Amino acid sequence: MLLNKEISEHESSKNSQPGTSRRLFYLALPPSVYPSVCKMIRNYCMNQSDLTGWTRIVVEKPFGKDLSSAEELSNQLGELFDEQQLYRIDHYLGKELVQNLLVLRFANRFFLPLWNRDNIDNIQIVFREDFGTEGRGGYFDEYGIIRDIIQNHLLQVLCLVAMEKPVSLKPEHIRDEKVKVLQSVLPISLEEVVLGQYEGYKDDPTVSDSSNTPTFATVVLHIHNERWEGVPFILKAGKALNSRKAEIRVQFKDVPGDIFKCKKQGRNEFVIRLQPLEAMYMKLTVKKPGLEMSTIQSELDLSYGQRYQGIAIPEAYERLILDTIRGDQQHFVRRDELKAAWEIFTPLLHRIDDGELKPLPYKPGSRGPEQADELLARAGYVQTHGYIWIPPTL
Ligand SMILES: NC(=O)C1=CN([C@@H]2O[C@H](COP(=O)(O)OP(=O)(O)OC[C@H]3O[C@@H](n4cnc5c(N)ncnc54)[C@H](OP(=O)(O)O)[C@@H]3O)[C@@H](O)[C@H]2O)C=CC1
Ligand SMILES: O=C1O[C@H](COP(=O)(O)O)[C@@H](O)[C@H](O)[C@H]1O
Repeated sequence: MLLNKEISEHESSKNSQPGTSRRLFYLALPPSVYPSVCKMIRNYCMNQSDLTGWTRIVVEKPFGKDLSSAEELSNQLGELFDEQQLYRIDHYLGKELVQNLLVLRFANRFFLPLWNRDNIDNIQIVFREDFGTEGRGGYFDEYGIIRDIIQNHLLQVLCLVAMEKPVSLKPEHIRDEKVKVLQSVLPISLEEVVLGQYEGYKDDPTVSDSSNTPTFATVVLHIHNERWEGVPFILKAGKALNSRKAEIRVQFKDVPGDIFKCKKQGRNEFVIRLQPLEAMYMKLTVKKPGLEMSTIQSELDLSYGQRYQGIAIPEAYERLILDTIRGDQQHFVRRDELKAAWEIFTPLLHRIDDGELKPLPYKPGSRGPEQADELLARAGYVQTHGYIWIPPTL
């Protein structure tokens, strides 16, 4: 009631359009307190019924710990608010190059005929951080890298990479297509999972000495549909690694009837680097400039810093908060999307929680466990050797 009084006073002092009441509540809280906080908002702090306006609730992850806890939370919030009032935020959906995915795929003739199992061999979606869980060990140890990064951020990116063209850009049309992709993901096979935990993780006093929590994971997903049958989607995430980046790497199949021995150079790859330094580049084979007819791997490069000089790329949260004010739910996770995402990972997470699967140790500052690169190779990824990128000079 006190909060409502404060808000009402603020509204009457600030409202440029008297009579409107627009209330946005941003909850970054442990999920256990979401229901009680939301109940109080529902009972005492809604926009005033005699005035026009709205009340919206932004909910930060974690949205539960597994399928049943997420569904329970969804039911509790669903009793208090309509889906149109709930904004489940995933900040990866606010990143410039993630938002670019739909444009890239559906506004460019180049990609339309190539984006399928006939041409693409495998796709990696990668998150790497070069620092550990410093200061967040207590939270992280309860969740682990799959819940922290893969089940939400990387899976959302996968949806945008793999989904069919939506009927329109209306949020519900886009979210309908994302749900279909998630529902087409096959159960995860344990042979296609590598878990790791960096050495020294348990030195954090807030982490249990017997912690089985992965700080690194590579998980291969398969989408059972006409476009993607047989194409592995390799989701990799890790903390305390040797570099920081998030990228999507689409590796194409070898050229059939190759007369140039291109295989030696490496396959065509299309890389979308989400961060740092947003860029998209296509690794392709060209004639090595000179008198000989030999080939070399080169690139078509769109580096945002160079191409869009002087344009500030907004922060993910800046964009998403603006969307909540505008009432645009396109970049927010719908309830059925969340359920489908938990359905994919819950069986694996339960096996990890039960101690059935053990993370492999890796050195901080390394690439993570070697077994992850072996899994990558088994999934079909062919690493390029000898490709040297020379950054252009202005
Ligand atoms: N516009 C730009 O800024 C451009 C920059 N470049 C830069 O050029 C460099 C080379 O580019 P690129 O070939 O695309 O990228 P990398 O050589 O960094 O990585 C290519 C792939 O090989 C994997 N890999 C790397 N090391 C190993 C290893 N030891 N064993 C097994 N797999 C491995 C990587 O995995 P993982 O992802 O896990 O590391 C990734 O999947 C990069 O630094 C890139 O940033 C290139 C073109 C344009
Ligand atoms: O949600 C999270 O994301 C951050 C990484 O975000 P980024 O925008 O810097 O890629 C990660 O460090 C954190 O563990 C996780 O909870």
